[in-house]
Amino acid sequence: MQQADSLLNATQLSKSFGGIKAVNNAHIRVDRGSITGLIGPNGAGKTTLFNLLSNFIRPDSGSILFDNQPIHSLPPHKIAERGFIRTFQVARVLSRLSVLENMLLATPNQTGENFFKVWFQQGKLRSEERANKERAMSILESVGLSAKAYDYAGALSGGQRKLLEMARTLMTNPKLILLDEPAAGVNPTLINQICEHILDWNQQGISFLVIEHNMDVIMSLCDRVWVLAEGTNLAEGTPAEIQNNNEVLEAYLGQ
Ligand SMILES: Nc1ncnc2c1ncn2[C@@H]1O[C@H](COP(=O)(O)OP(=O)(O)OP(=O)(O)O)[C@@H](O)[C@H]1O
Repeated sequence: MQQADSLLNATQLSKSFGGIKAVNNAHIRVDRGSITGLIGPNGAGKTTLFNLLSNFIRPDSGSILFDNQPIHSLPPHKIAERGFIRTFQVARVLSRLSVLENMLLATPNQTGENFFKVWFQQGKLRSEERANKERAMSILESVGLSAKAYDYAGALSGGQRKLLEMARTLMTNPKLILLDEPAAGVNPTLINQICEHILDWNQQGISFLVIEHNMDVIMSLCDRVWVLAEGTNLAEGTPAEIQNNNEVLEAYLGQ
């Protein structure tokens, strides 16, 4: 059988906090073009694994390849420049900025970041700003947030903030987005919309790794599902295989 083309491949990852082995020799793979799920009981190490993959915390050991290149020595913003970006369990939006400003902050390699370029390339700067704003508005339109573009992000509901955080990742031209519990604390109607957006972005070529406790979301979105328990790999398979795996069931019942 032909080997699947892996976009993210992490092996032998470990991280301890004092005496707690939060992630213990774990591995995970995200195939290019897939929506991959990461599940496990509370405290299984899912968020720690996400933090390791995106280099928000350094592993004690292990290796991470993204697009066949090692990334474990790169800071998160350099990883984002390569097309690998994440969201957080509690959406991190800047409440005192407008929804549109939140979107524009994510634009990579802006001429305006460089003092000299601002002085000498004013025309380029203006057309770049115009293009970025158009792009941001078009993404906001596609997720139903354009009417709120000039509202403070802090005025959005919890679910809308999650949607804004996801929409913002698109400004970075991502190849892979890690979503940390996109459905947590979100009303059912918005959960359905978020799932449709994820499927739509996946159709456009973006791969996803999703942590989620809502099994309906995992089962409806994912091609493959990885299960962690007590920091180590417990199972990996299709959603149907995982649903019928007794060890997985026991890990959840035993929590
Ligand atoms: N910064 C930290 N300091 C100490 N212990 C931590 C830290 N972060 C995580 N842990 C511990 O590591 C273990 C794994 O936690 P983690 O948050 O990664 O699990 P999780 O699977 O994401 O859980 P949940 O589904 O409840 O969010 C837990 O025992 C947790 O208490």
